[in-house]
Amino acid sequence: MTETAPAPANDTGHKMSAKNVNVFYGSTQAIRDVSIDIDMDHVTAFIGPSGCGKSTFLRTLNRMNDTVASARVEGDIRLDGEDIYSPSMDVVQLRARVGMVFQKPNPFPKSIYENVAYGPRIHGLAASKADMDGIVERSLKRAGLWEEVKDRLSDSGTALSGGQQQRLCIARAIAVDPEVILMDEPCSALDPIATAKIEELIHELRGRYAIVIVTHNMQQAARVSQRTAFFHLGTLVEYGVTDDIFTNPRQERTKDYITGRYG
Ligand SMILES: Nc1ncnc2c1ncn2[C@@H]1O[C@H](COP(=O)(O)OP(=O)(O)OP(=O)(O)O)[C@@H](O)[C@H]1O
Repeated sequence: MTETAPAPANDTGHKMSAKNVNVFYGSTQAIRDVSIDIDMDHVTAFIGPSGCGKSTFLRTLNRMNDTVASARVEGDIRLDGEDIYSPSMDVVQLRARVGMVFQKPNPFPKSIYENVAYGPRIHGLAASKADMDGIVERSLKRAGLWEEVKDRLSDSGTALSGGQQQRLCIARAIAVDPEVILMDEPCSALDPIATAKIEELIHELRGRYAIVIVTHNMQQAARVSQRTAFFHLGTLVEYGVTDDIFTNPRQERTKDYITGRYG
């Protein structure tokens, strides 16, 4: 099937829609008037030079910036049409629906089992021990980690290798049944083999969730994503089908970046 260009932000039917988003840290503006749509069954990559605002914008999508005292977000961000910055939005629930995987794997200092079971327990997703066992197994399977850990679920999550820890963090995000998974440079602390496994996993997860990945690595963006958004100096310069962005960028700044002229 031929990919079509993303529709404008005011169209309905998108998993997430951000419109005219500005983000400030104190009086410094980090994001300027960004509008973008995020769709199911797609991996969307955010690329751009260091400091351009990729992570800041990513964190607006599940209100992670709420945890930064100086951060202020303006604009409209919707999940299935619902304003995620509305006072009635339950932020704990939002972060389960829009899960996040960080740059540095950050398992809890608990067992592998508990790392995955923690979220479902908080959200009351399992009625019995058997239910919970099922959720843990399914999540670890989806994260491609089950075969490696099924005989040692009570070992500490922090004793796993870096790549396994990152897949454990993905299992933890999956366990609460998210709709969107945000990944902030999930491979930057991993070696090439562990990176390849995560990329393969992203490919497999794509059909189930909307995935947004921040990456410094343009080859990675080209390999894993169907849509690419290029950020520069806090603005969204260009957003489109990944192949188009990499082979036929419309903006000079995008072209300069992908050809390595800066960044
Ligand atoms: N907690 C913070 N307090 C103040 N300023 C911040 C904070 N986090 C980020 N910034 C600033 O906001 C701008 C965007 O940073 P951000 O981390 O979002 O960029 P990025 O594109 O993800 O960069 P990198 O690729 O280096 O991670 C930068 O100027 C940065 O210094």
